[in-house]
Amino acid sequence: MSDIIRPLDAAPGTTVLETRNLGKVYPNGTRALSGVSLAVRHDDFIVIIGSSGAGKSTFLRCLNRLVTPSCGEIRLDGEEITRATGRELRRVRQQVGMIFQQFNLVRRLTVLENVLVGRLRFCATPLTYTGSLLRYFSEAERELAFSLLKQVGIENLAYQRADSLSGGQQQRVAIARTLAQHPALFLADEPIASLDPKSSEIIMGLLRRIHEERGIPVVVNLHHIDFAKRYAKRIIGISGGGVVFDGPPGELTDEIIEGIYGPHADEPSLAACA
Ligand SMILES: Nc1ncnc2c1ncn2[C@@H]1O[C@H](COP(=O)(O)OP(=O)(O)OP(=O)(O)O)[C@@H](O)[C@H]1O
Repeated sequence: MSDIIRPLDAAPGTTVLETRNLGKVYPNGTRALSGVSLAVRHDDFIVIIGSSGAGKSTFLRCLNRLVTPSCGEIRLDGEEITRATGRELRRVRQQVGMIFQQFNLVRRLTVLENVLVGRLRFCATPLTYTGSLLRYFSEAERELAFSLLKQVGIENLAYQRADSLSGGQQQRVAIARTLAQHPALFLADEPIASLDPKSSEIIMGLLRRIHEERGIPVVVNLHHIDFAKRYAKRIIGISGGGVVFDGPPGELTDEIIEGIYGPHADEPSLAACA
């Protein structure tokens, strides 16, 4: 493991992030979340399951404030971040890293430059030059980016353009970029939804390894129950914008799964935040 990135000092059971009565009503009146109270602990590897429209993405996006909740509270390391703005919001986004189904890389940049994008928050020089990004970073930072690429197994692709890579390779770049920002919490929104089975195993294995080796708590949204059962330490079932299951994979019975994915379970309501 790199000397530059160290796991947090927190004890395993410590709460990293907590939501209290979290609710989200979108401007069109769709209530996507209601009354979600959860604690993410330092030793958590959580997989959130639920059918389409259940509120999984909205919940994850509230945690790093890509979505602003309509009501309730979010605390990161004990500090309220529910309505953080400006510098405080940038700090939240640095501490709560996230990868997405569509990878969100800068397509025309190289793999190495994409990883260094994760370091931009730490870069003292304002970006004014449109040439190679490499010149903005110290030797130590470039070495860090290389070591992260090595850890995700694609250091040989460092100088290729991001858009020349397969989906699975692009997701590995996204993971390395997120690690470069030193997150205290790692979120993944449907990270394997666009990938073939083999790449999906690689990505889920990597996330689990990052959790084990770096001590970073991970929260993943997934549609695949089999992956959830195999990789999660804790599964959260969301239905209709609320938590309907929270427990270890061994407690996720067929009956509970049916309740989470039931025929009418996820119909969103049009209502005010209550
Ligand atoms: N920007 C938005 N504006 C209005 N409604 C939205 C918006 N984003 C999501 N919704 C609605 O909020 C509800 C929850 O959506 P969300 O994307 O959080 O669910 P999900 O469980 O992640 O679904 P999926 O697995 O399909 O991504 C859905 O009814 C969705 O249509």
